[in-house]
Amino acid sequence: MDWQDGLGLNLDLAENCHPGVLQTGGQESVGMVTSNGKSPSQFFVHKAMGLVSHVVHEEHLAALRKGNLGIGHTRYATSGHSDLLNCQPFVVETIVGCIAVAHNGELVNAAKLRQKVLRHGVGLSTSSDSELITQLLALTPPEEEADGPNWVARIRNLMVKSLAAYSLLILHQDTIYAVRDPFGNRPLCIGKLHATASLHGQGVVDVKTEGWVVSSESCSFQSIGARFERELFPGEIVQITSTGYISLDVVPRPNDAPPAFCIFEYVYFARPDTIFEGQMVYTVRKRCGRQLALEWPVEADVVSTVPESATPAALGYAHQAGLPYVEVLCKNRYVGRTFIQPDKRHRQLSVAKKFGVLRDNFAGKRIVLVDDSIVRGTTISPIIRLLREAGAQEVHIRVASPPVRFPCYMGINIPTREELIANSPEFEDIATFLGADSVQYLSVQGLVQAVSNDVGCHNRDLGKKMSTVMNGARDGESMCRQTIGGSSSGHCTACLTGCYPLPLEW
Ligand SMILES: O=P(O)(O)OC[C@H]1O[C@H](OP(=O)(O)OP(=O)(O)O)[C@H](O)[C@@H]1O
Ligand SMILES: NC(=O)CC[C@H](N)C(=O)O
Ligand code: SF4
Ligand SMILES: [Mg+2]
Repeated sequence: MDWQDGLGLNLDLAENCHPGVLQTGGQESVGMVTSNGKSPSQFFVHKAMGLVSHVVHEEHLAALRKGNLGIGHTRYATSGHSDLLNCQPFVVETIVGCIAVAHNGELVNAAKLRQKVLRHGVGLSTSSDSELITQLLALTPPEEEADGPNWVARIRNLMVKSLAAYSLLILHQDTIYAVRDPFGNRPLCIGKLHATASLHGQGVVDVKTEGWVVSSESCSFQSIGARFERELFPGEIVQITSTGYISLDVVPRPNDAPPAFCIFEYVYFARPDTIFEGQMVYTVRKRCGRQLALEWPVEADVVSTVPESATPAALGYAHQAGLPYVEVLCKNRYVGRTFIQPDKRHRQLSVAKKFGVLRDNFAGKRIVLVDDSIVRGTTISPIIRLLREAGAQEVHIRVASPPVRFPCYMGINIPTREELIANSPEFEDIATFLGADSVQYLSVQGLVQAVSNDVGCHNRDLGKKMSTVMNGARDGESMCRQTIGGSSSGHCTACLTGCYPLPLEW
């Protein structure tokens, strides 16, 4: 076993217990559970509030190392308070032994399901939808025989009761199940952990360091000596043991509905070096910036970014517009992401601490300032003030995604319409309200086009892979159409358009 201390993780697991490197998706709490793989298995658990590097220490890792497989989670609260009680993974004892569950996403029918579960006499101790998932997995399905758990039936039972939104890891004894919801709303991918010698091409291959990892984002693999294998298909259930992984089933969507991968993962959430649908997030963001420049050109001297996640879009804008790209803001690297902070006060404080100005780069100049999104307006408004006070001649805001007008119920914390600046009366004249010379947004069509550019080829490859994975048991081509959609419209754009991929039951 070889832990890498102080690294973040989000739905990361490894047969050899390497935590991953993702802290971009959740900053509030950390949890890790490992198992010694025996029957009945012993679980080792560490949970704490805060960043991985602050709350996971050598003594915790030493205890977790007693297990040889494990799952982990960094939380961004979408359902239930940001406190230790709701921290994941959830661990419960069931008729088939202990299980641990890590969940990324939010159940669209959580309130109704909660009532159903309570009516069955199952007690819930938290307000988290992830606990609800754990309890549903603990229920014995009718198909199950006395001689052992039927995990496909258990997981299918959950998937039929709730179609979105979740990527899950379930730990039971010596096995981990990875599950992606039928709409593929949240991401999940598999990587292979290579022996150190095979990675660097020298020395003796130590097979003990080999294994399998699963993560929300492929970018975490490289840092732990793993290589990207593939994404899970929407609706897929994968079983991982020390000998490898197999695809157990793919649960279809009702009524031939298209998949609905969150388009906001491309816009803001994911790390730029992650691969989704066969394309690097960085490249997609750059394409969004180019498209933005085509849609909204402006007379200016320099183009710049609101660091961090807008930088590829700003570069794309600058290339397309033929303008120099310069840095105008200096980001304090010790302040984390603002948008995913749990409340308004935390968000405002982080923006105040986060940015300084590089006035020599822009004093007396007309700036095009690109941000990837404006949601509540917490970030952009003080920045415009800073730039003006430091001598910018003009500040033109260009946003590499459309206005966010509708709440998200699938895992991103955009809870009320009132909070969204695009719904405020001031939006009519947003430039004056923010103190900018102009503010323009990328169109929905422009964003979908930029995101879908390379997805067609990827889907054709996926069709072939799918045939192989399903062992020819079903026709790969038609399964592919059902699972990933025949067209490029496989993305959720609900927070931008109000068209939700499935009915909301609240
Ligand atoms: O309009 P708002 O409600 O402020 O939300 C939008 C801003 O929040 C995000 O940045 P964040 O600081 O979270 O992360 P980043 O450093 O990765 O850009 C996003 O990139 C925008 O800058
Ligand atoms: N993405 C997440 O980490 C959130 C999962 C779950 N809905 C929660 O609030 O805990
Ligand atoms: S509503 Fe927006 S943030 Fe939520 S899943 Fe859909 S695209 Fe993503
Ligand atoms: Mg930002």
